[in-house]
Amino acid sequence: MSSSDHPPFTALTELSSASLGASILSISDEFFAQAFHLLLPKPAQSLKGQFGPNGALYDGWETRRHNPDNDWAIIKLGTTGTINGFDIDTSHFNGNEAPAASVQVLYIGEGEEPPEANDARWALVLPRVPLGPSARHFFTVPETQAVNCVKLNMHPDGGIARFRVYGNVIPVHPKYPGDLFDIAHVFAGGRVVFTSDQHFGVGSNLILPGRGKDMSDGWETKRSRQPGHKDWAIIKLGAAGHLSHVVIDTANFKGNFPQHCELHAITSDSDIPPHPLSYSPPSTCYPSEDGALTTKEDEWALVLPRVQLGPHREHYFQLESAGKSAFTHVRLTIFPDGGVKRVRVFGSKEQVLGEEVALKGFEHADTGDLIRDNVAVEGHISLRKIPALLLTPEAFAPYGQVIQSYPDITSAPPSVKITLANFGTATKYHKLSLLESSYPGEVSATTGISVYRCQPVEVAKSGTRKEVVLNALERHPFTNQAFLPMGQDNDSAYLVVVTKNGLDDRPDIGTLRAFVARGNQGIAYNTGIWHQPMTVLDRPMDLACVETQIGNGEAADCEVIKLGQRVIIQII
Ligand SMILES: NC(=O)N[C@@H](O)C(=O)O
Repeated sequence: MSSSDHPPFTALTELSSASLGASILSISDEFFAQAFHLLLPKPAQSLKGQFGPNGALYDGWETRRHNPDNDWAIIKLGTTGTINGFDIDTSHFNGNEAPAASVQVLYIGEGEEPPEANDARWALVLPRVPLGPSARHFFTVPETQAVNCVKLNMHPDGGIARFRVYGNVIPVHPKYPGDLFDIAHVFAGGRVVFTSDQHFGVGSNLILPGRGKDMSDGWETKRSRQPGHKDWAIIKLGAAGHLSHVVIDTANFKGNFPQHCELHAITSDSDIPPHPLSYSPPSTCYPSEDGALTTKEDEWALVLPRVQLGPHREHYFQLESAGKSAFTHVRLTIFPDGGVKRVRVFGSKEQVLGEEVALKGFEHADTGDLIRDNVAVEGHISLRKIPALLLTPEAFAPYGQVIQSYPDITSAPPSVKITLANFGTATKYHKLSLLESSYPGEVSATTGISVYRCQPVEVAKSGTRKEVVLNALERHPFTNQAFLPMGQDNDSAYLVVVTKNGLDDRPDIGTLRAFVARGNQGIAYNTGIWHQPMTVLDRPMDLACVETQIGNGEAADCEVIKLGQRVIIQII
C-alpha cells in the first residue's frame, strides 16, 4: 500500500512518535522485544535470523505467550491532541503477531501521576479489531477529545512492530499575542501539508522539536538531474502570524545541503494553497482564459529572496514584507535539491509593528563629518522591531564577510579554502575577506590596524528581550573595514547593523538588517555599506580594526548621518 493509499488521517500529526517526545509509561510485559520500538519514527526492520537470550530478536514490541487476559502498553503522547486514527503495524511478525488489538485514551493534568492500567477514566475509542501478520492496519475513529495518554491492548499477547497515533495537536502559543514564537512548530499546531519530493526524509521532520540526531530525521529529497530543478515544502502555520524571521537548519547535511533556498508566504483558507506545478484538484487551482489550470503564484509573497545555504549549521534570516499581513502558510523552496533538518518560522499572532511612517530624512550629523542636506528620504519603514539575529556568513553576504573558524570544518562554507598550517598544528581558513581601497592615488591613504576599546551600550528591556535604538549610520566610500574581537570569549557579543546604499545615495532602509556577532566572530563591511558605529553588548570589548584611511577626519574616510526616526533593534 503506497503512502498515497493511506487514509486521510495519516496526513495529520503522528502524536505517538518518539520524535515528538512520546514515551512508554508502563507495560504488562515485554519479554521478547521492548515496547519503546512501537514509537520509533523509522519503519520496522527485519531482524530475521538474529537471536538474543530470550529468543528471536524483533524491531517491535513482543510479549510472552499464553497470556490469560491481554497485554497492554501505556503511552504518553508527545503533546496533547485530538485523535483521528491509528496505524497498528505488525511488520515482520508472522506466527507471533498479536491476533487482535483495542485502544483506550485519557487526559492527565500537569504534574498528575501516570495512569494505572485499571484507571476508571480510560475511554475505549477503538473496540477490539482483528490483526494479521506482517501488515499495517489502519483504523479511522471519530475525532476524540483532547488527550495525552493512550493504552494499546493486545488480545491476548504477541507482537506489534509500530503503533502510530494520528491527530491534531492542541496548539501551545505564548500568553501574549504580540510575543514572537515559532508558528511552524509541531507543538504550535504547525503541519507540513505538501512536499514536491521526500525521497530520503519526510517533510514533517522540518517542524519537529530539537535538532534530531542524524541525517535520517530531516527533510531530504532525491538528487535531481535536470537543470533548474527545485523542490519545495509547504507548512501550514499553527496560527495566522505576522512573520519576523526564519531559522533554516542544515544539521547533519554536510555534502547534500541545498545550495540556495527562498521562502514565500500566503494567507489562504485552503489546507494546501495553490502552488506551482501541483495541479491538484481544481478547488486549489484556477482555470485561465484558455481553460488550462493555472495557479495564482502571485498570491505568494516572497518574504525571503534567494539566499545561499551552508552545511551542517543553523542560518538566521530576517523576513521581508513581513508584518504587513497575517500569513497562514509558508513555502520553503530549495535549489536544486538536498536536505534541510528544521525550519523555524518566528512571528507573532498580533502585529507588533508600529504604524508605517515616512522617514523624515537624515538629520544633519553633529559629528563635524560630512553635512548632508536634510532632505526627506523617499520610502517607508514600519517602525517594527528589527530582529538582531545570530550572525552567519550567508545572511551577511550582501553586506560583507564573517571572519571566523568553525568547530566542525564540515560546517564551513564550501567556498572557503581550508588547509593545515604550521606543521599541522593549525587549521587555516584562507582569505575570508580581502582588503579593498579605491582612494585616488594623490590622497596617499594608508592601510593600517587600529584598536577600538568599546564600552557596552545601554540596552532597554522589552519583556524578556533587550533593545537598542539605532540612530546613526556611517559608511566608508573608498575602503572596506574589518573588525576583529581581541581576546574575547563566546560570551562577548556586539551588534552589527547594516543597510545597502539606496539609489538616492543614502541608506536604503528597506535593506536594514541586524545581527549579533559573538566574541569569536569578526566581520568585514563591504566598501560603501552603511553600518551602525561599532556597538558592543553586555561587556567592554577590544576590537582590532583593519582599514585604509587618509586619517584627516575627511568625509572621504567616514561619512556619518543620523536617522530622523527611531529604529529599534530587538536582540532575539
Ligand atoms: N521472539 C520470539 O522468539 N518469539 C517466539 O519465540 C514466540 O512467538 O514465542
